[in-house]
Amino acid sequence: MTKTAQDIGRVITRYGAELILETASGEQLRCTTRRKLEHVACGDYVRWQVEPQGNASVLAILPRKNVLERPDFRGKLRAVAANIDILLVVSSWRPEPNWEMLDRYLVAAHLLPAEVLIVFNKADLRDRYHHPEQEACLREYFEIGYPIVHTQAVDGNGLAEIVEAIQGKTAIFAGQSGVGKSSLISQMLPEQVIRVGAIGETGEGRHTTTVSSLYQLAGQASLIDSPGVRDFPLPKLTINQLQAGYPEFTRFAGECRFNNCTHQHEPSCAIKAALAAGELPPRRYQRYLTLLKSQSNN
Ligand SMILES: Nc1nc2c(ncn2[C@@H]2O[C@H](COP(=O)(O)OP(=O)(O)OP(=O)(O)O)[C@@H](O)[C@H]2O)c(=O)[nH]1
Ligand SMILES: [Zn+2]
Repeated sequence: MTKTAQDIGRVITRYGAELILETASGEQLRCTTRRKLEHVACGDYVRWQVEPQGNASVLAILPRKNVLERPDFRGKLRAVAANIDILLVVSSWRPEPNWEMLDRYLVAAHLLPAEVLIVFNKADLRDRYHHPEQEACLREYFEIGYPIVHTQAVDGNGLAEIVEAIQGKTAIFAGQSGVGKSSLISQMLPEQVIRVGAIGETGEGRHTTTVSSLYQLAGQASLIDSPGVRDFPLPKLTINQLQAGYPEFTRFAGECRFNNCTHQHEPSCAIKAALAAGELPPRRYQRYLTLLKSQSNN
């Protein structure tokens, strides 16, 4: 390649102003960004070139299919990853499932838009820690039609189902800290995790993911490990955006008296009627109300 030739690469990870790219030929390359590209994210496709000084630099971000964002500690939206086909929302039996957070991830997935797979990890702890209320919450997602897999990262149980679901796609693992996202990825890609760990230079242990990183699964899929979170707040959404995250409502679309019905206390609400008739999952609806209220407060 000549010094000015430009090429396309994909961002594997980012440390401040420095990026690791995967080039079109599959090599990993350390790259700098120009200041105006500060929003470049893991999963972005970029145009890059070798500068006359010999260093590689990113020139432009190619148009994105979508970008998953979340607010930082100041409330400013930050890109977690870009160009996502499927969101793997990971929960576990310990730490306890956070159903409200799972619902918020599902709303985010519908907005991206991206497919969803609900992953319940630490299946080995289910008998010890589950209780009927939690099983009922989980069953509601199944009844709505969300795909769910139960995994055990320690012995690889259930991983084949994830691999099948993500064939040919870019998948992102998201969820609470400590549910086992990195462990699942290590099981799927033992060699690569060790190699990327060596590139990290952050001095952090492998089990505290601080930046999003992309891994290739034998050329069949791309996996993104994103930092675990204590919470996943949603930005301010319109009522339509919020309700789009509740596919169980769509069968009643247009049946409420008011077409902007929030399904709270409006008269002749088809959702409330369906709930009273036992045709909708009540726990999801209660959490929908909580989310709606939190939206009006922010
Ligand atoms: N019992 C059991 N423990 C598991 C399983 N998978 C992961 N763990 C343990 O759970 C802990 C957290 O795992 P991680 O893979 O670091 O979790 P993470 O979701 O990547 O956490 P962050 O990097 O903070 O987001 C570790 O001690 C793992 O050994 C599992 O299937 N069963
Ligand atoms: Zn309604």
